[in-house]
Amino acid sequence: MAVLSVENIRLAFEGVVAVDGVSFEVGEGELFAIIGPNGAGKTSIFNVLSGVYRPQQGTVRFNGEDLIGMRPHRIAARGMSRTFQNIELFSHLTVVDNLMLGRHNHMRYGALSAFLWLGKARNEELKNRSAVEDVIDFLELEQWRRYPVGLLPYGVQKRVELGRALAMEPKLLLLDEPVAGMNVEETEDMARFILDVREELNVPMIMVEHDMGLVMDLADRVMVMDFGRPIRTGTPAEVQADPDVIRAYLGEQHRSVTT
Ligand SMILES: Nc1ncnc2c1ncn2[C@@H]1O[C@H](COP(=O)(O)OP(=O)(O)OP(=O)(O)O)[C@@H](O)[C@H]1O
Repeated sequence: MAVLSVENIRLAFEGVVAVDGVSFEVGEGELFAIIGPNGAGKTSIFNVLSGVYRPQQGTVRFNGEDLIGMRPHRIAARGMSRTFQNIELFSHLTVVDNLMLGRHNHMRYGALSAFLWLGKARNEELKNRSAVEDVIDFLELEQWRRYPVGLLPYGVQKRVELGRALAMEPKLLLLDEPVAGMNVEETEDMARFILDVREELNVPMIMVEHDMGLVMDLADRVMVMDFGRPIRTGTPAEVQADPDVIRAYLGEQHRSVTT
């Protein structure tokens, strides 16, 4: 069974059609990429999946459950985690504290409970700390753990954001432009961590990304969007060879490179 199944989504904002006729599935352990020129509707799809926008039409099923109309925090609690195009971390908090915040879905006991049921709350705290330590090891963040995130190099901040999403123990990860603004070395590091997430944690991912090299290297399948509509879904080799894709997207990129 598909982890995520999206059927015929349509989302419009007062006359502007952001997404139309979008259908796709993401399978166990799959890395599915969504590409397309600026304004093609990629972020809007993420906003539909995570419950920020409610589409006028279509269905989204996540592990068999219908998500349309569900609030974002409930969708997150079901295991859909997300990283953002612009880093959304608490810049004055340390790496460890930002990752602990990623555990909030797994926290059942608040301050009062901690006072009344010290044992249970303490066990839970230890479990959360240990999950955060696993993420720190996995993403090689040890040397940065005590620094406020705002002081860290940009590439490390993006890695911490991935870490926060992983701390939630996701069943599906949405990566919104994970290497945007990164230099070559930072991009290579991030690519390696994304592959590790797939291979070692087996977490399925949907990645929106403009870096074509990264998409074609990493993705199992790619959906190409243009003006809110999917024009081709297939393996990287299939979409790269598709004349409509070359015209609509790669042609567009070529123009922007040459102008
Ligand atoms: N909240 C909104 N209100 C009105 N129009 C919106 C809103 N969000 C998105 N749109 C419009 O929907 C279309 C798709 O936008 P979206 O941000 O999803 O594209 P994108 O492919 O993610 O672009 P980019 O690559 O630049 O991030 C655009 O025309 C955009 O202006």
